[in-house]
Amino acid sequence: MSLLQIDQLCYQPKRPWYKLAGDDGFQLGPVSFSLEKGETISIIGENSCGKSLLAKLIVGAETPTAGRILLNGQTLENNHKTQRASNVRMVFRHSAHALNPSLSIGQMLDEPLRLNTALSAKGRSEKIFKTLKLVGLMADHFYFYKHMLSDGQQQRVALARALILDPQVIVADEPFAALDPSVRSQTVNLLLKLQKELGLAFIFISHNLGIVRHMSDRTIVMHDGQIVEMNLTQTLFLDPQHSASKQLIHAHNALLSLQ
Ligand SMILES: Nc1ncnc2c1ncn2[C@@H]1O[C@H](COP(=O)(O)OP(=O)(O)OP(=O)(O)O)[C@@H](O)[C@H]1O
Repeated sequence: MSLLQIDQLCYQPKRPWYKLAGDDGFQLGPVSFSLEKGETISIIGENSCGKSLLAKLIVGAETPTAGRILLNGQTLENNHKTQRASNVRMVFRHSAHALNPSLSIGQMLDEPLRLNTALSAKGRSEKIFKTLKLVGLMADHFYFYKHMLSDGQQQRVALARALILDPQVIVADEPFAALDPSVRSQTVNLLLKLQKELGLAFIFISHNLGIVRHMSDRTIVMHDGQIVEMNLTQTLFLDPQHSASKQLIHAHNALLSLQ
């Protein structure tokens, strides 16, 4: 049984009143794939092909019009927010920017624990200190505020927020886009280390095909709301089949040859 199974997932945005009849606009799906424990799947594709929308459907931030998502064989219902919030967590493109500047890091990490667990105040503090250590921060950072941290440390806090409920799946939408190259490679290595230690599975969305190739076991190519190719990452990069995959990978190779 797969850890996560995406089964015929579809999303059709509601048509605004001013759109003409017959103009169906963007539609996502049907999309199906499965993710195994400890696996990393990357999703690549041109702008506006539906990658972020698919991520939002998987974490429950949007409701699909059809299809289902199963975690360990159990359907994730949209009305069971707690179950999904704990097991499938998201790191956004600008997660670090979204950290609340008026809360200390400890208060920020306490929030998901208060909302989703029955832990006592002492139990929550212990969990926060453990998670800070896990992402390479110090116990003292509990008392820090966002403005006292570097970009890389802020990204670690965003990661700690995603990890604090012991999820099985992390969905990361361009988590490195806002980071400079040295912080980016530190964060990539941290994610790989955490995956090994915790057996986490990742769904990773990125335009950075170098990182995709480095991090992922399998890669999905999306085009116009559909999955057009899915393969082992190394196979896909060596021998892309669909025209959309060829375009992305040839552009990546051309960029590499210039460096
Ligand atoms: N919540 C939503 N409701 C309706 N339509 C949406 C929603 N989110 C995204 N869309 C539409 O879905 C399409 C795909 O957008 P999405 O953000 O998923 O693309 P993307 O592949 O992540 O692009 P990029 O790489 O540029 O971030 C766009 O036409 C967008 O307007």
